[in-house]
Amino acid sequence: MTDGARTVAVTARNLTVKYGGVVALDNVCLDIAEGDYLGIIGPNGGGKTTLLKSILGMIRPSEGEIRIYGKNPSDAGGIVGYVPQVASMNKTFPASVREVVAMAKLRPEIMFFHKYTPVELEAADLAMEKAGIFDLRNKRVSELSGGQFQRMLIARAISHNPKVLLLDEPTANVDATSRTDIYDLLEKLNGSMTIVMVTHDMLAVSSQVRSLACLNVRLVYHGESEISEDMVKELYGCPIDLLAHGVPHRVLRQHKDGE
Ligand SMILES: Nc1ncnc2c1ncn2[C@@H]1O[C@H](COP(=O)(O)OP(=O)(O)OP(=O)(O)O)[C@@H](O)[C@H]1O
Repeated sequence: MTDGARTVAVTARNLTVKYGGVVALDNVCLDIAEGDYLGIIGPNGGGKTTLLKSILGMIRPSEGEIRIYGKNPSDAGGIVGYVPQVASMNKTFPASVREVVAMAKLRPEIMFFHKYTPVELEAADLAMEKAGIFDLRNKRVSELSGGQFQRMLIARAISHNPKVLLLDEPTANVDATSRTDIYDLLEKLNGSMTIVMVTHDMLAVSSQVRSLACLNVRLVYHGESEISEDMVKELYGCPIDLLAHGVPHRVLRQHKDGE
């Protein structure tokens, strides 16, 4: 899909998602350009994970639609890679790093009995090399640090060479060094794939992403990653939660003398 001169990787049109009586997303319209590195911020419960799951086709919209390169999410499986929130993962999973990365495309019911083909193992090895964890391939998952675990999840998500990589809080609960490693890795990956990252890490917003979306059930802002003070006023509905924690000041441009 193209929009003028640029190719659009993901489109959300009038996307509304409800869980029973809870409206998680309300009439969201969003175009994510190919090659973008989009940060999604917003208060807890603002619908960030729901948007990722909608792009993945894990959740069906109540109204509106999502398109990935013009396709329905259900037909775009190979195009999208997903790094879920670590909180939703079982870290005591009885497998090696290599097996977890290789099992990316297997159905859950066969993964324990599957004999990996050389092609599958080669793809896993390549993904682990890209993610900088090849040396860890024979370790048990339970032995990994928080940062290593995240890079394993990224390796798993990129093992089929997706065009779009979705990440849900990839630096939650990792130390500062691992966070830097993960951002370096994502910057490299952005050379060949569109990245969409949900984050509460405002440092990432100011230094890593190319553009920013602010979600508080509605899409309150989508544009440059540097938010001006005027925008903050306009964004009141979203950053009010962040403002309460004093965070958006870090996304604001530094004041020059006399300003
Ligand atoms: N499976 C579900 N069933 C019912 N309600 C849900 C479900 N998943 C999410 N919700 C509700 O939908 C809303 C949006 O949740 P979502 O997880 O998308 O927000 P979020 O912005 O990712 O939040 P956080 O920053 O806390 O991870 C919340 O009110 C949440 O309680």
